[in-house]
Amino acid sequence: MRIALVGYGKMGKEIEKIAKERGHCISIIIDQDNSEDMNSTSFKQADVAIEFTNPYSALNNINCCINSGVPVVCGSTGWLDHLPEISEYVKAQNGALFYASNFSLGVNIFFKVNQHLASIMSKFNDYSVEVEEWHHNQKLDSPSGTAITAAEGILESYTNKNGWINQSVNDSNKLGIISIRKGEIPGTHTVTYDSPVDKIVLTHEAKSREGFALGAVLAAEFLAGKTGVYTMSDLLAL
Ligand SMILES: NC(=O)C1=CN([C@@H]2O[C@H](COP(=O)(O)OP(=O)(O)OC[C@H]3O[C@@H](n4cnc5c(N)ncnc54)[C@H](OP(=O)(O)O)[C@@H]3O)[C@@H](O)[C@H]2O)C=CC1
Ligand SMILES: O=C(O)C1=N[C@H](C(=O)O)C[C@H](O)C1
Repeated sequence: MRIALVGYGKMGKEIEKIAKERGHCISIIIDQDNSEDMNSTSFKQADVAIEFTNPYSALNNINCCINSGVPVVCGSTGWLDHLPEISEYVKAQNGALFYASNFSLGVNIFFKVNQHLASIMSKFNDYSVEVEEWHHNQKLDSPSGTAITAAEGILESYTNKNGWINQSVNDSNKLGIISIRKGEIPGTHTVTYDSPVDKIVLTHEAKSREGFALGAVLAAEFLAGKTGVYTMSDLLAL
């Protein structure tokens, strides 16, 4: 497949490595300083684009891909409030979008276990629940997209809570998410249920960015040639 990389930072470089190992060709690289090349013939000839930039550029980049007729896998976080409107646009244009707050297989297993655990724990009032995420200190958005997805999975069962808040809270009608930025941490997410007598902890710890990058390339292989809007539940039979 001819893959266009949009964003050539930490993730773009890791994706390039995995895509080449899987026999794909990186036909064009778009970074901050050549974003006008998304109108070029070379970009339009790509089978799929993989977009990992930042919360502020992602939406415009998805639009450019759709307008150029290129299916797009988007891993950027911090823009998902706009998913309903962009999904409508993608469908109206007969385009293709694959998005996920986290592309790693392990995190998507963690999401499933998290939902199931929350459905049990919500019946026991002695336990408080909190989400915590740890990332490298260059990360622009807080809380992480993964922590928001995990929180949404918990809130499905905690009907007495009416949303999440990005701070630690006690006995609140909000679910607290704590964000810690430190060093080079690739991404660690923890859900803790705490009672006066014990604690139950569910953690996913990424050891590198390899799992995210492999998932993004698998999503690109899945998306090429399709139209519509997809996410990890369409790719993984969990
Ligand atoms: N869904 C998932 O599984 C994962 C998602 N992410 C998310 O992916 C995003 C990128 O992460 P990461 O690679 O670590 O970030 P980096 O900051 O390392 O890389 C982002 C790259 O995008 C470039 N860029 C900025 N604006 C544009 C633009 N308009 N067009 C094209 N390129 C642009 C930046 O250039 P410059 O440096 O010049 O600004 C930089 O090279 C983040 O939102 C992060 O949260 C990260 C890991 C996994
Ligand atoms: O910015 C990162 O690095 C990561 N971002 C994603 C998120 O916001 O959840 C996924 C992963 O945790 C790494």
